[in-house]
Amino acid sequence: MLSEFPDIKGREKSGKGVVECDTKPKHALNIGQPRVIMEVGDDGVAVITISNPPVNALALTIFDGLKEKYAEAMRRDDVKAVVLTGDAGKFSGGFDINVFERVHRTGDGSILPETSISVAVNVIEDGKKPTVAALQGLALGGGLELALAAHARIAAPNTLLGLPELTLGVIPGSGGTQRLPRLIGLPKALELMLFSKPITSEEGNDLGLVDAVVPSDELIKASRQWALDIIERRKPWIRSLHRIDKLGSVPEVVDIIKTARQQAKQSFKNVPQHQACLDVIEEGIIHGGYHGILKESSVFKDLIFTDASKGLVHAFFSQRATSKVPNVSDIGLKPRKILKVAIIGGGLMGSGIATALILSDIYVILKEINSEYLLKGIKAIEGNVRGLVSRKKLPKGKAEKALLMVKGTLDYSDFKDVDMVIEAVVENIPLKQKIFADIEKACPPHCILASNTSTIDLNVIGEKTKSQDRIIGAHFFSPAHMMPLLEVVRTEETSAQVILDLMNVGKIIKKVPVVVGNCTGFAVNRAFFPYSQSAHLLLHLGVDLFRIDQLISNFGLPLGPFQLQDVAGYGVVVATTEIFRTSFPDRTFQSPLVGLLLKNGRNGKNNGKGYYIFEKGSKPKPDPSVLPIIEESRRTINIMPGGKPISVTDEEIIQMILFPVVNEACRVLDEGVVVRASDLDTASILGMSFPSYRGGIIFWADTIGADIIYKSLQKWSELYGNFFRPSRYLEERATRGIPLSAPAATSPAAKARL
Ligand SMILES: C[C@H](O)CC(=O)SCCNC(=O)CCNC(=O)[C@H](O)C(C)(C)COP(=O)(O)OP(=O)(O)OC[C@H]1O[C@@H](n2cnc3c(N)ncnc32)[C@H](O)[C@@H]1OP(=O)(O)O
Repeated sequence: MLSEFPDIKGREKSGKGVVECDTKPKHALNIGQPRVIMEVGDDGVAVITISNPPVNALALTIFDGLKEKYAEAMRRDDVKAVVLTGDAGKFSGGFDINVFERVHRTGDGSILPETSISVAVNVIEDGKKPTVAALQGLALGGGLELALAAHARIAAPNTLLGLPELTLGVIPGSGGTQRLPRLIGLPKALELMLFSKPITSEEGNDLGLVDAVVPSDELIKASRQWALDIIERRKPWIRSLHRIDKLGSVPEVVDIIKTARQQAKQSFKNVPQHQACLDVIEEGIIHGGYHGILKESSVFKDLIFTDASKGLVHAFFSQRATSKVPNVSDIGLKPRKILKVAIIGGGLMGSGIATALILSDIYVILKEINSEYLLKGIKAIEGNVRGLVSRKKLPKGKAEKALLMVKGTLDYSDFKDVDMVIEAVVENIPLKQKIFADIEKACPPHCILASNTSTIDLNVIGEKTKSQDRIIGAHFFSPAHMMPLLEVVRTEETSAQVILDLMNVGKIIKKVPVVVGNCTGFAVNRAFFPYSQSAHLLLHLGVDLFRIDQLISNFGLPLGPFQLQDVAGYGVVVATTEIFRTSFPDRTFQSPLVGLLLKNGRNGKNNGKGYYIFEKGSKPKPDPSVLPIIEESRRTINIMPGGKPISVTDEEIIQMILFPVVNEACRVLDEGVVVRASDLDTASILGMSFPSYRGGIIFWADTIGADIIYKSLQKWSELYGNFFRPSRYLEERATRGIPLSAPAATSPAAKARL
């Protein structure tokens, strides 16, 4: 029988040189599999390298490999010290998150290794020979925690250092909660952990996390020398867990933690990991680092079973899965270089898209119809860029460089060498058709012809061209330079190369591209169009609007449906309602309310008056003077049963708002608008700010169960009408007991679309 760990003795060279510990069974041995390598030099330093492409994640077998290599290094007389590093320019992206996923799927926590004591403390920190961590590329999560247990850290420039575990619903589990405060002080450590904020090695050096920053090509040499200096007592042999000099007094600590608890309560609702992290840090500072480590370990193992961790880990993998698109990303195509992009229309969307492009070094030609609009567009871009500088999100030098990359124009003469055009004009079909016919003539034959339409059928937009294979939707979300989602909308004719190119541009400009099919509203707006409609329906059934918004905000969406309408502006609300009413007349709820609000001189945030009052410098306040207008609207359509407000619980309100969204999302899945259900999860999180700790709209729905959602919608459709009628997909899944996320036996409509 093959043992999990091949006996390495037979393959080791007895003297110096490379010794590999393959952490795979022999029959599976090949490059690219997790392994730990050890090389012992003439200087007596053993360089132990973690190798697990692409980010050197700490797979279970890596820990075994580390223990084995360390045991050997400690045993060998020719090894005086260790340098711990990672392969291919990266230290480590942390513990292997696939293991979390496996724990969630199986419910078996026993597969989680105990690494905090057995590796970080016993093997590295308390090892009888010193370790220097040589950091480059990135050292995140468990990766950084191994480095914190080392006796010194040397880093290459711009190495990313961080403990992002809280974004996965857990806390650092290999001593990070204890060692980081001891190395850089409590306030800064809290900032890094609670906000999962990475820092660079240069900042780490200033803070005392990193002992020296050296050029990449000198990293190993400098780390070896540092390790020898520790042996020769020219440098201190520091065990971070034993340090207390940066912690401050107990009353100070208690005070800082108390303030952090209050802030975390405000900033991170509905999730347990932030408070748990503070508990663990406090324990270690008050009762000693080793106590802290024991508590950290047990809290970590509890947190992994929380709904928040399940949702966040799902969100992590869902986001990464979006780049895998059958017949696009898996057919050997390479993305072409997109160096220059023309944008037509310098309004809110056009200027936002231009901003995103120039910030990533892509030249932009901005076209407008007259110099006044052009100037306005350029000024909007400048405003976006300078806004980022003033919020300290962009260095001034980079901002000035970016602004040199945009050029304004009033005609198509500058379009002759562009690689892509993104049309971002108003939603007007004849206008868009004319523009597409013009750009087909003005641009080179390889040029991608994209539209930022949020609703119009791309086949209609491209009807007057012969370039259907180059036509694609590039649906950005507002503000386009900030929102992370890019819907890449393909038609049946769009070529795989063009889809791949746009996905690649999306990644370059730091968006998450999600490939979707062509339909009214595409994935996000389509699935979420019932969001505000159900709110209006409830309002007209007698439910208080501010109660609805408050409950939805408590659920975790940043803006309740009414406040969202205020922020979007009523013009947008009227236009989109009309588009959805035309496409889906059987399930669109319409009331006179928005018309009445407009008549009353309200236009939401645009003029400071909507359901809320918007005043500069303060949070929007509910406006009681809107209530008589609501009463008028209620009287007009008169749908309250028996003329009395319905009685609903808080939970029912949330369900009556969100189950119709799930229902429409089911239709999106049924029609094959997205490649996989989890793409809709990613799109809902990034496009609608659906709480990531709930995993996305479909993941959340599956935690409730198709059956419950189906029965509730069925009941409400009998009571309140067709708006709630369950979709075929939902009914089928509920009846057959299949999760909504399970891959569909693709319907003919879906096959045709994707
Ligand atoms: C005990 C400990 O305290 C617990 C922990 O350490 S928990 C883990 C903490 N670490 C993290 O949260 C880091 C998570 N990873 C990231 O943030 C980013 O992947 C990164 C910054 C490392 C790299 O980003 P980027 O270069 O854009 O590559 P990205 O596409 O995200 O990842 C590349 C691949 O590595 C995988 N990957 C990244 N980090 C991973 C990890 N920690 N475990 C397993 N796989 C990981 C991704 O799933 C992806 O796989 P795929 O190609 O099959 O889709």
